Amino acid sequence: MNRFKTAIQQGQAQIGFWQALANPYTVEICAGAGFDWLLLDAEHGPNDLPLILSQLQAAATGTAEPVVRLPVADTALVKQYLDIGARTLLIPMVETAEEAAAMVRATRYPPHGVRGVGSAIGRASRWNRDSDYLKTAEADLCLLVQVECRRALDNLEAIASVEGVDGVFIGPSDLAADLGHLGNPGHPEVQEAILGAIATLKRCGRPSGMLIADQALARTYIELGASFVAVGTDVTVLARGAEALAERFGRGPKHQVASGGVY
Ligand SMILES: O=C(O)C(=O)C[C@H](O)[C@@H](O)CO
Repeated sequence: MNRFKTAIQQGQAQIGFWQALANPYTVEICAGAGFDWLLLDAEHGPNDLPLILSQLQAAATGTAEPVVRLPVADTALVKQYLDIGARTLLIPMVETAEEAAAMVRATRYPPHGVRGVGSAIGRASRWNRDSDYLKTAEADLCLLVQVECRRALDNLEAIASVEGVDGVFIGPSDLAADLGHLGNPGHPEVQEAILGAIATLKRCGRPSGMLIADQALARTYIELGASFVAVGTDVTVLARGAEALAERFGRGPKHQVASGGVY
């Protein structure tokens, strides 16, 4: 059973942590940190299929649900990531209901979809040791799509209403860029759009999520109904933590660290 999927459907806030260091060692460390989910980032992290496989194996040592973000909305990639055992997917840059529906079909076996049947040699079925996998895969699968531009916001209700879409992630950085506020997701226009999207999704009865390291904002989003919120990234924790330690001994980064990010 996919406890993460059940929890967000029931509106139980799931606290996540972003993994972009692209290695199983840090995923194994974070898998036991107590988060409800870990995002394995194959879009912006230097990841490929084998590396994500190793991170899925590392995540299995803990209790957090691994959520795999694909690099792009691609049917063949969905097949590959599902076969290696990902069961909660985040698809970036979805702009229309038609694109969302295509991703639903990519996750389902015929006759409801176009997912190729390779479970006999796949980790997802534990190499056919799970003899019911073909029957149970769809129920366990959780498909999350990203809305992160003006056009997608205009289509938000249609996207969220697609049968098989289990949640919508609002991408603050790309949304800020498309709204004309590159690098400034905290801009009032961007924040207004995020709050509006959370309200729309709540009204539609659909789970919403995002990534935000500002803890006050994260709590606000959760109070307003967001149900899967990542509250930081491994890269940021390591980079800023290392810099802060160096500065305590009179050292520190040679370059000004960019501010205004959300994580
Ligand atoms: O657009 C966004 O914001 C996201 O998609 C989330 C984060 O930016 C993530 O991409 C980390 O950079």
